[in-house]
Amino acid sequence: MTQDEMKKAAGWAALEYVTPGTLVGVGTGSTVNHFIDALGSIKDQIKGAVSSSEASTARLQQLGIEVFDLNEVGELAVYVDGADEIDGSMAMIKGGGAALTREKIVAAVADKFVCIVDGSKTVEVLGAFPLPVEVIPMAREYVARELAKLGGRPVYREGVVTDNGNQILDVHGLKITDPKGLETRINAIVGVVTNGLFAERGADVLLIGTPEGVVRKGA
Ligand SMILES: O=C(CO)[C@H](O)[C@H](O)COP(=O)(O)O
Repeated sequence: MTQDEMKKAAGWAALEYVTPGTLVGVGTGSTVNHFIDALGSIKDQIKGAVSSSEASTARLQQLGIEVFDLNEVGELAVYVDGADEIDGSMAMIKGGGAALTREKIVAAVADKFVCIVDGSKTVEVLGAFPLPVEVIPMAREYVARELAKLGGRPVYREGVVTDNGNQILDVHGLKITDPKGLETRINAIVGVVTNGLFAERGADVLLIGTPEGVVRKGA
């Protein structure tokens, strides 16, 4: 079974968490693209979606799913998104696709976060995947120096501009023993918009695509 087939299995399994007649929060990435395709198969049964990126919005709209502005809707029952890493406490590193800020916003509004991954994304300790940090462009080098003081090695993701017009630093080599503490600490650096640690608001449900089928954790 290929990695993409495992992503597809997890993406389609997430349909189970979609309640007919509701709005669905939709993340970003190659795993979520499978979920969007699955949503397309039941598009007449849902009200629409709230999207976390221009890329997901375009894919949703291509399939005829209406995309709503988050400011025009109330709470969302469910948010479905992938992750770059997820640990046993359901804390994640996200932002490999540079959509971390909007992802964190839509996730914050949702009652339930359903994380969909292939088996390569589950880890004991977060941090082998470089931690993405979205920064205001004029603050990039200042933020990089502050991140280095925390023990990381920030690398500017050249050529990438986020949907919010900002830049990304990928922080290598961090020892993430306290995900919630580090999430708060990095967010306190002036010029940081968001960092890719989703620990304060982790996942509620984890669907892992494996060669043996989809493994579920949480409820
Ligand atoms: O956080 C993300 C985008 O900002 C993605 O969820 C994460 O990068 C996983 O992507 P993929 O499903 O393509 O492996």
